[in-house]
Amino acid sequence: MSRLYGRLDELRDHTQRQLDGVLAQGGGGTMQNRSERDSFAEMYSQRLARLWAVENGLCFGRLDHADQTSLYIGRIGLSDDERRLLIDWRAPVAQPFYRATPANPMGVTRRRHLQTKGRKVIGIDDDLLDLDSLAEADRSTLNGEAALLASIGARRTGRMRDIVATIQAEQDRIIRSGLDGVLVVQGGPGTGKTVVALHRAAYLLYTHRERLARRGVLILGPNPTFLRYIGQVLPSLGETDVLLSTVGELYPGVVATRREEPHVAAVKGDIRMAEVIAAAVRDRQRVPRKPVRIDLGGRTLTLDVRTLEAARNRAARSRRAHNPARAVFVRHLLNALARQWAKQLGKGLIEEDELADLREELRTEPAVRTALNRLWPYLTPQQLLIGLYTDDGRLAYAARDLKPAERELLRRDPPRRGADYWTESDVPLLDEAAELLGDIDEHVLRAGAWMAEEERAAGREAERDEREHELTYAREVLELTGMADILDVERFASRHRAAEEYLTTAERAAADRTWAFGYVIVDEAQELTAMAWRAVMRRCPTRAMTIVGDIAQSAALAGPRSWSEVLRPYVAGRHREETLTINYRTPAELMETAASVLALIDPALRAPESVRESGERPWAVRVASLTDSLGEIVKREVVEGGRLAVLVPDSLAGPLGAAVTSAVEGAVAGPGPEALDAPAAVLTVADAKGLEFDSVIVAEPSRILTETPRGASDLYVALTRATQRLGVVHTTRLPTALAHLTPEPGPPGAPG
Ligand SMILES: Nc1ncnc2c1ncn2[C@@H]1O[C@H](COP(=O)(O)OP(=O)(O)OP(=O)(O)O)[C@@H](O)[C@H]1O
Repeated sequence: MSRLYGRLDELRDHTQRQLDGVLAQGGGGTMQNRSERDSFAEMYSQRLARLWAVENGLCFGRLDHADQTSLYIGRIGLSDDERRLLIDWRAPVAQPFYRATPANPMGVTRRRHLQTKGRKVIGIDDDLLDLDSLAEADRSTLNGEAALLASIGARRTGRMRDIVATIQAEQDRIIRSGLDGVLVVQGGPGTGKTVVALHRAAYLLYTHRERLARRGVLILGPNPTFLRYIGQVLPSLGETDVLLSTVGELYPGVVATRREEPHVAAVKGDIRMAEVIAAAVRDRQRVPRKPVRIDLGGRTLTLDVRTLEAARNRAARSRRAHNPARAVFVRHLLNALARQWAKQLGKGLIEEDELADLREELRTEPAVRTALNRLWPYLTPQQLLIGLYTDDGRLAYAARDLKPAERELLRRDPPRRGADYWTESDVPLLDEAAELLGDIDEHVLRAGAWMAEEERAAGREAERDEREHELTYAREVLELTGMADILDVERFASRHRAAEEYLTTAERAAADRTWAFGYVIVDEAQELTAMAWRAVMRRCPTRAMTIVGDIAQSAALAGPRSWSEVLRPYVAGRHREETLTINYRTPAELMETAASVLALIDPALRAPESVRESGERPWAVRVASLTDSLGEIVKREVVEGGRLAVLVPDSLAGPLGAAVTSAVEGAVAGPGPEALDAPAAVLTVADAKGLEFDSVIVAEPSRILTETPRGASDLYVALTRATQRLGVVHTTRLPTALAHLTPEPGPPGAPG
């Protein structure tokens, strides 16, 4: 161990010296000198960050082979002048560490798991794989799961940890599956879908670094709290350049913070919205059925219907998006107007350059500009959507294939200054609109005349948020990589924004709506709507993707019934599917309860098998009033230690959040960064998606079950978040699926 850490220290010192050398050269020289220096500085600091990230658990395993050779397995590869000291867990020769079994030992006689604390080995756990060479006494030590059980039984910290030391064979197969094509990983709760997807990203970046470093990797998760929860896994594996995002964050410049009502989200997510958006754009290209007169102060020019239609048809035939096609439309009309004007001036046949002069004169004429803007306006996606939501006429035209009640659900008031307007389900629609509208000329953008003041204010606000976000990110990276003392947060953040070439691939990708990623991973993929899938697929034209999720956990109203149904429009029949079957999170006693709720979703579904028992049965307590009693119950449970979540129906989130936070010190209500660090957090099921806690209390399960059309899925998700203990607190009768729970003596006043 000391040789490995000695080598690590040497490499760090060396890289630090290289970085210092580059930084000492200062900012002078030609553009090219500077740019080269910046790329070296970037490269050395990334390498340094990687070397710091592997400090803990640098080496976690050893393989002893039948030919008496041994290999040490760790987070990175290390060699000195003479030999390989440590093998990166992702290298092909490390594979037997995860896959060898007594039946197929892959040349390995012993697999050793090393538990370390700091730089010391504190425990060893051996798998003997060569049955023939085992003495009878040794055979009883076949406890390959000791390291695994120690890891999954450990208290949770509020952040997901990497599992390099204990990846299981079925997971390893998925992690190392080839890069190309769409891989779907279906698995019940706690089967490691998320953690496997993250290790897959690290594996692919290691194996295909060239290709992926250039185009980047995108990981999509269900909400910002979840992204924070998983945010440390890749850096701890030495990979920092991956973009983690929610669907709501996919559209640069839009902060989608408003919550959406489920029925509205269902309409906005429906595939029919693609046609609604397309029709909304066409609506803005319709020409009037009456001639348009343009008054030029004493002189009147007229655009008749035939000319207008001809201009529109020519623009449509150009096959350009709406904004770029405007140039074609405008040129046609300006020509017509110029000719008409020449005629009025008494000129017969005129030369092209004379016509061009007239055209230019007309172009700057305010009355002409106003008329043209009205006929074919420049539009941002935001303007198009606001125009659609707020105008009954436009809605009736574009959404004529929707039912009147569905149209009504789309109806909104115009944005008010300072109030959040966009929701996560608007983002795929904005993206769809952006595709159809195309870019607006830079000089028009600068003129800014067409842009509403509200929008510019929103833009400035988004910029401020972005800056905040950058600082937090920089702080986290520096703390995590142990570089906080070396680089200043502001400087680190500004280095990333000062110029294009300073940006990492992930940062450049985040700022560019049309970026095509080299690889995309979608987590909790059952939550994506049809419109969201379109936006995601646009970002991955090569379809090199991993999609992980659990159809049974879908909360969406029109959630998918199968992965084939989801993927048919994009890779009809050409995806590969893997299933994870073992639950590493939830003990068997809790899973039994969850399984009866799973049967409500579909009796044919099987819950994954738990890898362990906790010895603690889930309990239930009936109380007269949740707001009066929940605080006390949570307080008692918090004493048990670990992190606790109280999962509540949406409709009770306010009062129960208040009840618990006032009774329990340090408790927080609602999602957000604090929810992961607090001893107790009150969350709705949607906010707890993908997360896990040592202990979970589910409040009023019958309401969770009936409150939404996919209530059974919500309750199933809620019951499968705990790693140790589960309790249910209720005022009304328990749903039949939970009727078997062990009653607990309730607090005073409980009806029993
Ligand atoms: N091989 C492993 N070694 C150690 N821990 C593991 C292993 N596989 C999974 N785990 C742990 O099991 C827990 C569940 O994993 P994860 O969150 O990835 O599951 P999931 O399938 O995404 O669950 P859900 O669908 O409920 O969100 C995590 O704490 C994870 O670290």
